[in-house]
Amino acid sequence: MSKLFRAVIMGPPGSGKGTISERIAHSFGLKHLSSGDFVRENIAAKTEAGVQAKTYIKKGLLVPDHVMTRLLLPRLEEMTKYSWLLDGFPRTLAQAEALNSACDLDVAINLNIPLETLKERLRHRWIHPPSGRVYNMCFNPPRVQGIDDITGEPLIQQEDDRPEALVARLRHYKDVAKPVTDFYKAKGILYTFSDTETDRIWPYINTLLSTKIPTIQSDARCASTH
Ligand SMILES: Nc1ncnc2c1ncn2[C@@H]1O[C@H](COP(=O)(O)OP(=O)(O)OP(=O)(O)O)[C@@H](O)[C@H]1O
Ligand SMILES: Nc1nc2c(ncn2[C@H]2C[C@H](O)[C@@H](COP(=O)(O)OP(=O)(O)O)O2)c(=O)[nH]1
Repeated sequence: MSKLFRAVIMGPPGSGKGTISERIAHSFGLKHLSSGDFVRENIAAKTEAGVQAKTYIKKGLLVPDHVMTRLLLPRLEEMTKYSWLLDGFPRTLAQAEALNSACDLDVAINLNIPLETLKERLRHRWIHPPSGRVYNMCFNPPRVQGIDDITGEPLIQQEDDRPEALVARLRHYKDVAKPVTDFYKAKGILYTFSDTETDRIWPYINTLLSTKIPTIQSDARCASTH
């Protein structure tokens, strides 16, 4: 059996995690797992964790670690047969440590994008909640304004993309992300990409993963023939 590939992608809100994760999932056939989608599913289903999470999101805060890990780790256990890319988790050192106890990661992608770029992007971000599809009215607009391309359903602006919530989110991100990137740096799996444009970052990520993913799979094939 070929060895599975496990990666996380980190970066502040608006840094392009969702956009780049979709490209990675498409190009390399990995499952794209989004912590934000898991949280929204739980809010919509009014689970206990979802109801708790909603009160924090409204204030532009992170959901507490114990609520997030309770939501997420069981979902990862359902994915043991698949290669995946986890987007939006971990965001704190406690989450990184919980994930580390559950599985070994191959790569941690870190997006480093200037603050002004983030603010501008999020002002224009609209999403289709049932699928998690993300649009930007300038960068990748829907074919019809306000309407999802695939289903024809309406798009919405997320509560936590509104300016009041945004500044608090960005401040909080800076404080909590550094220990997480330090954790992955110490493990030798951190790859940081800095630019204002996703299209300029993407070729470097593509090259990185092209070297990592075939290596893992061919190593595993060798191992299984002996
Ligand atoms: N790993 C996490 N730890 C704590 N809270 C989380 C985590 N993942 C998601 N959340 C909560 O769910 C909300 C929505 O998550 P999601 O990742 O979609 O949105 P986001 O914060 O807009 O991220 P981004 O814009 O970086 O994609 C977050 O703002 C946060 O409150
Ligand atoms: N103008 C511009 N907009 C971009 C670029 N890359 C992504 N975007 C858009 C898509 C979204 O509307 C918004 C945030 O991107 P996202 O992929 O949702 O980021 P993230 O919050 O998951 O990290 O910015 C980019 O390179 N340029």
